[in-house]
Amino acid sequence: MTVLDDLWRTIETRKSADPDTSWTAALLARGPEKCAEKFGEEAIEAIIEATRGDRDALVSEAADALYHLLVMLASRDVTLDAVLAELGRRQGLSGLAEKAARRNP
Ligand SMILES: N=c1c2ncn([C@@H]3O[C@H](COP(=O)(O)OP(=O)(O)OP(=O)(O)O)[C@@H](O)[C@H]3O)c2ncn1[C@@H]1O[C@H](COP(=O)(O)O)[C@@H](O)[C@H]1O
Repeated sequence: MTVLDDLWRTIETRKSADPDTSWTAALLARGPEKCAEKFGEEAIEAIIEATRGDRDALVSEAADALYHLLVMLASRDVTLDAVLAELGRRQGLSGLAEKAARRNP
């Protein structure tokens, strides 16, 4: 089990958790729009650190952004598996494109 899978499972359990005892449950209870807004804020903070070039700050902000991306997906009942399947499909497409390019340079 990867860290991301583990985090996803935790977030899913928070859909039915008490918002008073869980930050994730409290955020989910505020609705998909709030979850999307938080992801936007964290993504921008990661962009700022990437621009500044502070490696440790970027690692921290990237972790915040990934967590809030998963919460946003959960808020709309889109699973991590669905996103990974889409990435896998694109890898397949990219392989096909490379093969086609080799055949028709
Ligand atoms: N990875 C995270 C994680 N990253 C960031 N955060 C929280 O995200 C919040 C973001 O901070 P901000 O300052 O932007 O938010 P805020 O100002 O408090 O809130 P707003 O007023 O802006 O809405 C912080 O309170 C962090 O604790 C996270 N909270 C939880 N997790 C993971 O989720 C799991 C479950 O957490 P709980 O649901 O809290 O049990 C944890 O074990 C962690 O693995």
